[in-house]
Amino acid sequence: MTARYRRVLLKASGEALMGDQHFGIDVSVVDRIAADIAEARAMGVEVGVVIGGGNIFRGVAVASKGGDRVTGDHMGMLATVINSLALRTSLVKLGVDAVVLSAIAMPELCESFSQRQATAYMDQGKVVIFAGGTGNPFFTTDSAAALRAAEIGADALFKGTQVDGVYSADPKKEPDAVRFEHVSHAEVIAKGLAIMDTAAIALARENHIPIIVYSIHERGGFGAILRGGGRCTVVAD
Ligand SMILES: Nc1ncnc2c1ncn2[C@@H]1O[C@H](COP(=O)(O)OP(=O)(O)OP(=O)(O)O)[C@@H](O)[C@H]1O
Ligand SMILES: O=c1ccn([C@@H]2O[C@H](COP(=O)(O)O)[C@@H](O)[C@H]2O)c(=O)[nH]1
Repeated sequence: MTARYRRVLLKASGEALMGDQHFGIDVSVVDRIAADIAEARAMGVEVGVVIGGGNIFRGVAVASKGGDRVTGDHMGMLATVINSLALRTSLVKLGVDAVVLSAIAMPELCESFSQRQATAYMDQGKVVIFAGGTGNPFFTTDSAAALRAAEIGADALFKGTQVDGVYSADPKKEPDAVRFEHVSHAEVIAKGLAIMDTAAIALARENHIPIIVYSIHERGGFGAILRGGGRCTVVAD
């Protein structure tokens, strides 16, 4: 079956990697996300991945306790490298060719990011995992995902998160919030729908990249959407 998209960027929730724990990585969750990516590869879809770091560290947590924000953000970016290495391990276990490219040079652990190398690897069918966020403090992995999606010429940015779409308000706080099937980038920004940070939405909008928000907890959810079904919200103008 032909997939709806040829090349996609998946932003996978860092927090989701905790599973039922309060911190860190549940390998069974990483294995399941890897299986979903393997399914997409089997369909012929080229996949780039950005993983968050919220299961380990966020810079804002340091700043809220009076600590140094920039150092906190450096720690958060390192957390995304840890998660990226875990995902690569799970993909390789499944026989999927995968490589980690980091925005922060750490040659003993993985290759450094360059747009040219990333697109070359994707053309070869490798899953490219973009670690280290944008490499800059005061950003998030959502912004990194929108940036990498633009750089690799992705047809869509998938946000695999804790909820199954964009709602009229945070569904974890407002049980009566209504889910959208479709909403424009402009509406998400104008209504302050906090599914992603504004910088990420704006970057995707400028580059005409649709954002597909779905639950990363739904086994096979990624593949179902790629086949044209599934449960999600499409953010597109
Ligand atoms: N209007 C909204 N519609 C849907 N979710 C919303 C909305 N407003 C806030 N949220 C919340 O945003 C969360 C997603 O935020 P966030 O990107 O920080 O988490 P994540 O995907 O787990 O990423 P990470 O852990 O990698 O930072 C959802 O779990 C949801 O509770
Ligand atoms: O470009 C970036 C990306 C991330 N950070 C820091 O990492 C953590 C974890 O990322 P999440 O998107 O929150 O999962 C983030 O809170 C920042 O502290 C960054 O500085 N720059």
